[in-house]
Order: sequence, then structure tokens, then C-alpha cells
Amino acid sequence: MLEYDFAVLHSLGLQPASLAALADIPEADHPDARLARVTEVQREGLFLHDGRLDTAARPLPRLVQTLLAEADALVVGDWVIAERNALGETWVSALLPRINQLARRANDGRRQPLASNIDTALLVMGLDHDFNPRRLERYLAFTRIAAVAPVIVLTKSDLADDGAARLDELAARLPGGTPMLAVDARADSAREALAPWLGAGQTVVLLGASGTGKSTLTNTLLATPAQATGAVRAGDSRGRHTTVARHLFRLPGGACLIDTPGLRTWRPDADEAELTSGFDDIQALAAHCRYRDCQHLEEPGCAVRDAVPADRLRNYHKVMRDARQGSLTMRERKAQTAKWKVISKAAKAYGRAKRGG
Ligand SMILES: Nc1nc2c(ncn2[C@@H]2O[C@H](COP(=O)(O)OP(=O)(O)OP(=O)(O)O)[C@@H](O)[C@H]2O)c(=O)[nH]1
Ligand SMILES: [Zn+2]
Repeated sequence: MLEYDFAVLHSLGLQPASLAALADIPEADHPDARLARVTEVQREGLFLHDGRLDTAARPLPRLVQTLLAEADALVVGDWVIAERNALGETWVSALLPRINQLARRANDGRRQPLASNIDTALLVMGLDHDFNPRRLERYLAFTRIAAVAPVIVLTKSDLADDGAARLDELAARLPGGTPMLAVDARADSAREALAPWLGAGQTVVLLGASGTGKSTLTNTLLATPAQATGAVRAGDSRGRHTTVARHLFRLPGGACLIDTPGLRTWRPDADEAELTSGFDDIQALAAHCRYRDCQHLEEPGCAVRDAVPADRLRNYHKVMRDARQGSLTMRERKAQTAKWKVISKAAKAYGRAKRGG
């Protein structure tokens, strides 16, 4: 059985639940096997961290195939079993079951896994002109489906005159219980406000539209209080982010921050039924609609339409439309692939016939 130092791996975000399946993974029995976390994924290879060392590695082809069969792939945040061979190469042989995962549906309908094993998603939105409760509502539904705990982070509190009113508006509109805070993303106080979710071994992601302050917040979180004083920091704040260009990196307080292209603004990989479960008030009311397949549009006897605020219902319909569009292109793509298979078979047969004749 594979040996590991839990304290060291925990500092990289390992949770006991990830280890539950270890006994069932044959690769873990290999004498050279060790546990590591995927910190970056590139086209050809990836980077792993084992709590002490950063190593370039590649997944074994059979692992790639197994995952591919389920439209899956290794992502940043995964816990894996890796082995170093006599040539000094590191190969990933197995993937530990994920606690959760954020995946998105690309425009062509393909599923694109993005990041895994996340404790908290910081949903970032500006209190300035970017303020958009509907978008936040969708993000909340998405994180709920992915089983990732959300925290709403409203940036640019220093720029908003009516910040308090907007906070009240959100509190009235959104399901209760979601932590919500307003910050100036540039200030040390933002780091202090987020401290409860940034303890050692916690893994967080930042989700939000462009320009909402994710990079600014990242730089603030990366700065230790001593560094964060004076003009020095203001000058190199951008540079600091780029020099730590790992997609999973550790914050001074010991949390892991995943920042991966494509994760920042994201359309989830979920079907209509799953998305409905993200709007649990609508789901509960739908049981009382006259028609089982009620879309909550014009149908008579709809229990949802009267009870749910119009704006929230419109938002729900938008999410459903997007989901349907995604699955449509998915079907089209499958049809396309099937057609290509037939064509290439025909082409091969034609080639054989020609060579034969
Ligand atoms: N005054 C003020 N400005 C902020 C705050 N947060 C971000 N900004 C500014 O808003 C602009 C955009 O912030 P970024 O951090 O680059 O936004 P982003 O979310 O990383 O944007 P993308 O990289 O496009 O995804 C920058 O000029 C920041 O300085 C804030 O809390 N207060
Ligand atoms: Zn209905």
C-alpha cells in the first residue's frame, strides 16, 4: 500500500474523503507509486505537486483512453497516483475519485472538465455598473449543481454609492444562507474578510465576468501583509500574478487558489433536470403545476408562474434555453461523427477496391 504524509498533502488541499477509494486502486500498490496533485494541464503534459516538489509528468495512454471514453480528462485540482520510471520520467497511472468538479459545455456542445476538488467558489461581481443579480443567480445555481460551496464577493465597494441597497436587493432575492461580502479588492481588508475560507488546505476558485476584479483580488490574496504596504506593491501587483503562473498556486495563508483559463466565465455542463435542481424553489413548486411537463410559460394551472418573481423566472428560462442549445449541438455533433465514420469506411473500401482492381 502506498505511503504518504497526510499533513504534507493536506497543506496542498488533500481531504480525507479523497483517500477513501485508495484501497481499490491497483496502481496504488506499485512500489514507486506516490500521491500528487495536478497543478497545471498543458496540451501534451501536466505538472504535479506532491507537497514538496513540482514535477512535469504525463498521463499513461491507457488512463487517457479510459477518461476519454467518458468525455473526461485530467484537470487542475485532481489527485493522482504517479510513478517515476528508470529514465526519470513521471507518469500518471490513476486518478483518485473527485469530491466535486467544475465542467463546462463548450460552444460545440463538448464537455470540458475544468477543475476539481474545490472547497469554495468565490463568485465575484462588481458593485459598480457590472452589478447583475441574474448572473449571480445563475452562478449560484451552477455551483450548487457542482456541489461546490459558494461565497458571494462583491468588489468595488469603494466605488458604489448605493452598495448597501444592492446588498439588500441580493439578500431579498437569493436563497438564504449564502455568505455575502462587499470588499475593495485592492485593499488588505479584502484578504481579512475572506480569511474564513482561505485556511490551510482549503481549495478555492474565483468565478466572475471580465473586469470584476478577479486578478486584483488574486494579487491582494497573494500578498503577505508585510508586502502589501507602500508603493512597491502597487507597481508590481500585475507582475506578481504573472510570475506565479501555475494554475493552482498556494496563497501565503496556506489555501490553494485555482485560476484556469475558461473557469472564470463559465457555462456549466449540466442537463435541464440538473439545472432545475439549482433553482430549488421552482422545482418544489413545479410539483403543483397542472401538467407534468409544464414549462412554466403560458400553460394554464402553472403553480410556478404566480409564485416566483418574474425576473427570477425569466432567468430560469434563460438557463434552460442555454442548456437545450448545448444538448442540441451535442446531438448534432454525434450525428456528424457517425457520418464521418461511414464516409471514411466507404473511402477505405474504395481504396481497397482500386488497389485490388
Ligand atoms: N476601485 C476599485 N477598483 C477595482 C476593484 N477591483 C478591481 N478594480 C479595478 O477594476 C479593473 C479590472 O479588474 P481585474 O482584476 O483586472 O478584473 P478581472 O476580473 O481579473 O478581469 P479579467 O482578467 O478580464 O477576467 C482594474 O482596473 C482594477 O484595478 C475594487 O474593489 N475597487
Ligand atoms: Zn408550471
